[in-house]
Amino acid sequence: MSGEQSHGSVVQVAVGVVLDAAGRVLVARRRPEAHQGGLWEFPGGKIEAGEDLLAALRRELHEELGIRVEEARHWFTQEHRYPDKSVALQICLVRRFSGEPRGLEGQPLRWASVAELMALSFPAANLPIVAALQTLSAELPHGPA
Ligand SMILES: Nc1nc2c([nH]c(=O)n2[C@H]2C[C@H](O)[C@@H](COP(=O)(O)OP(=O)(O)OP(=O)(O)O)O2)c(=O)[nH]1
Repeated sequence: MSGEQSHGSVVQVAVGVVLDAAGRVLVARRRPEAHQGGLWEFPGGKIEAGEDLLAALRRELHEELGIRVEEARHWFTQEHRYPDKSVALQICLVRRFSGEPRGLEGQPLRWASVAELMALSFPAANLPIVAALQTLSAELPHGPA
């Protein structure tokens, strides 16, 4: 059993809510055999020991999507306990990046409006993120659509 799955530990995850100029959000489909496989996710991955959150975010988004994050900030933390592990999703808003996102690990990608996100299947931990995006898009005239 790996350390992350040992009883009581919480896996820290850097999660990027990547927005385009139209306020759409980038989502990727998790590979079928992964934890929460087959569901849509916001790109990101586990923070390594001793790694800074934004450094982890930049690393993961470069590895998975080939983009360079240019402006990002921590938005909020979403903790969730799955039957098999507990995660703390460190949600970051990515407002500026360079490069065109590609699914470098073979994962399907799509840009979705906040309304379109509602129709996708996400891991349970993500539902408060989708709700927060709805609130954000209602508050900000130029925020997510
Ligand atoms: N990246 C990401 N992970 C999420 C989301 N929602 C959610 O519950 N998770 C969970 C699933 C996993 O248990 C964990 C992220 O781990 P991961 O498997 O993506 O991490 P990783 O890229 O380091 O992958 P690996 O080394 O295990 O292959 O967080 C989400 O929106 N994005």
